Amino acid sequence: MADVYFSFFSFSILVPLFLLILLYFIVRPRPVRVPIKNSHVFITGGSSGIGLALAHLCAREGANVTLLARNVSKLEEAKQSIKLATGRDVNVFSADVRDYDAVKRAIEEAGPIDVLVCNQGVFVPQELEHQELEEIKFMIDVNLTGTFHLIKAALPGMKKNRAERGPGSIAIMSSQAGQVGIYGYTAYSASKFGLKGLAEALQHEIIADNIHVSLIFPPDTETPGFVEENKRRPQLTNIIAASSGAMKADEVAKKSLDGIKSGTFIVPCNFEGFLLSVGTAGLSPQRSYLMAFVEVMTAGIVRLAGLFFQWNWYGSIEKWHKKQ
Ligand SMILES: NC(=O)C1=CN([C@@H]2O[C@H](COP(=O)(O)OP(=O)(O)OC[C@H]3O[C@@H](n4cnc5c(N)ncnc54)[C@H](OP(=O)(O)O)[C@@H]3O)[C@@H](O)[C@H]2O)C=CC1
Ligand SMILES: CCCCCCCCCCCCCCCC(=O)[C@@H](N)CO
Repeated sequence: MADVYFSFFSFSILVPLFLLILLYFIVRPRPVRVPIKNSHVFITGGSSGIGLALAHLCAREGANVTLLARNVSKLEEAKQSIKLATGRDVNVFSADVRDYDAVKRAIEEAGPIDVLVCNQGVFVPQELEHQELEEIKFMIDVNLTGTFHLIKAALPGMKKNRAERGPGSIAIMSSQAGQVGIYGYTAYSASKFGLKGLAEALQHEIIADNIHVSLIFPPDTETPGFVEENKRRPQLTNIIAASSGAMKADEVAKKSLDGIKSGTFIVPCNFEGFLLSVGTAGLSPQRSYLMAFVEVMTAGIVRLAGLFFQWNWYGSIEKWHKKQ
């Protein structure tokens, strides 16, 4: 009888405890705090939606904020609104991230960056069969290639600054559609999945420079861009994306900033996003031994939940086709 008790005790307490201690020692990269106050935060797509909300938060926390987007009047409006809300002056640059020379010029003029937020993004959902190649290329160019342009241009300045200014950050705005492929999002999901490969490899390359990568995965978020998207979103895209609750731009910005400050690599924004992050953790870096513990302990059951979601989604697709 005592044996049974002991094996129950060792299984339910000692094994997890051992695992927790093991994870505490092996998680890499090590935890870090990225300062925001007095740092230079450069946000692309900062004139609208999530980027604008994040710019407000950073300015309120005492950062020197620079915004980059194309439309000059939207940039000016953003500058005014942040000045009004926080009393802080914001620097703005008009450039298209697809134009490397223009990006480089803006970044040089803006001065060395501590926190680079690659948030610009375009999303035009449509079935691949009907979507024009031009639109597909447009999403890849802005979302993926544009992010390469930004990082390539910003990195030399960011590296130089670290010894005096402490840890720096490169944050990249992905999407939950960058964790799971979704009907209507072949090009968009591909552009966002691409960012994950970029982010994982980049973290290896710049950890020694004390620069920390965060990849942010929002669900549907109420923004001007989302209002436009909704005008042409296929019904099935709506149905499947509704598996994750919608958020407000301010809430996503708050989660993003918390993720950046803690140097978190995978940054989910809501509960479904938390499940998705555990379900797709794979070989991504993990700084938190507690999150690593949750990932190891729940891997099987979260996979099962994922299979149930796919069962549900394929059911919706089948039903939709029958109705046509
Ligand atoms: N809203 C949502 O449901 C979700 C959004 N996301 C992601 O969050 C990010 C922000 O989205 P959201 O706030 O909704 O978008 P918005 O459409 O509201 O804002 C997009 C911003 O990006 C700028 N931008 C677009 N294209 C370019 C370009 N070629 N060069 C420079 N700047 C550009 C826009 O300014 P301008 O047009 O003047 O250039 C604007 O400031 C995107 O990466 C998006 O994929 C992720 C998940 C959900
Ligand atoms: C393991 C269990 C996981 C369970 C949760 C699954 C939920 C998946 C929902 C995905 C929603 C994708 C929304 C994309 C929004 C977006 O990027 C556009 N609005 C364009 O910006």
